[in-house]
Amino acid sequence: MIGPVDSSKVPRYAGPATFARLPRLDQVAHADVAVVGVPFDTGVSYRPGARFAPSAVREASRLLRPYNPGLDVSPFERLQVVDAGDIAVNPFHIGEAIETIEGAATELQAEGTRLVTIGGDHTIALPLLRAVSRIHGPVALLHFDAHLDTWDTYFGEPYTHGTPFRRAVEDGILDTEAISHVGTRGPLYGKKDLEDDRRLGFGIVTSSDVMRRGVDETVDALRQRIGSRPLYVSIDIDVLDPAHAPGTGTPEAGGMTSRELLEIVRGLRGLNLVGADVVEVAPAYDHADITSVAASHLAYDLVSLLALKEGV
Ligand SMILES: N=C(N)NCCCC(=O)O
Ligand SMILES: [Zn+2]
Ligand SMILES: [Zn+2]
Repeated sequence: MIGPVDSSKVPRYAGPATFARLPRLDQVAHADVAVVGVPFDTGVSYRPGARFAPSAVREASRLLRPYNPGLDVSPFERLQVVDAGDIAVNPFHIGEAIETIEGAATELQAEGTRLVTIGGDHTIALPLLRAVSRIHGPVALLHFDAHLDTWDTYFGEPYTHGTPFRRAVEDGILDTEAISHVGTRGPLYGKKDLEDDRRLGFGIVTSSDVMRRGVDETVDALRQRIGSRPLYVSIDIDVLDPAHAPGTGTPEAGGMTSRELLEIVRGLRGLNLVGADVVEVAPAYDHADITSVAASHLAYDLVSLLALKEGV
């Protein structure tokens, strides 16, 4: 097992920034988990900039340490975790980008490697779900987001960051018995947005629900719905309050704290996690790396969940 560069020997601000200072994919014979970047933001409806997230999150991840007390695991000792670099996607053609992402994610997973993807805007969740469902069939989905992302089209376009989960339901790649949004809030276009969303099969735990019920009750309800199904977790960083994630493209007031979100994610231990993404970090609007740090910790906890599930 090749672990991260030892920060007691090489200062953590020195050398290239792979995720958590892990080896690159080409430096190992087999990877159990790969962190991969998708620098793509052509699908956004408001502020652009998520194309710069993979490198910003990697920089912020230099401070991660090898033992995760929140989950009592040293993920890089249990599994071979690597940085698979970025998927090079066409910024001028959303349709082609979606095909490239699905193809690259399928190839990366061919030998059983699990992916934790750093976006990119939320458009990329669709091809990632397509790739993961080729292996596992329809998957349960936990979607952390201020937004529903089940709208139909923007300016007549079906593939945007506001529409991936409607497309995914239409594709039949989600197990609609177990798909939930967590953390939604903010103004909608109309009440019909919620009716359409319900018809697609989604359950909703709003940001206010999380505040009223607390982390433990929230986690219990989510776990019950998911059971032993293969689970994909998609985290739009704007699920956090703008105070905790200012660096994002479509911020909404009234979100969760990073502490609450990290605790909910840790509450997923033992579930059958098969893949995950952290999307919508837009570093140009960030301050003091608040958002990139939160994203790097979330990715670290997602890798840790995979290590708990699959480690030796
Ligand atoms: N997926 C994110 N972050 N945002 C979707 C917002 C779509 C809209 O502008 O209505
Ligand atoms: Zn969002
Ligand atoms: Zn989103």
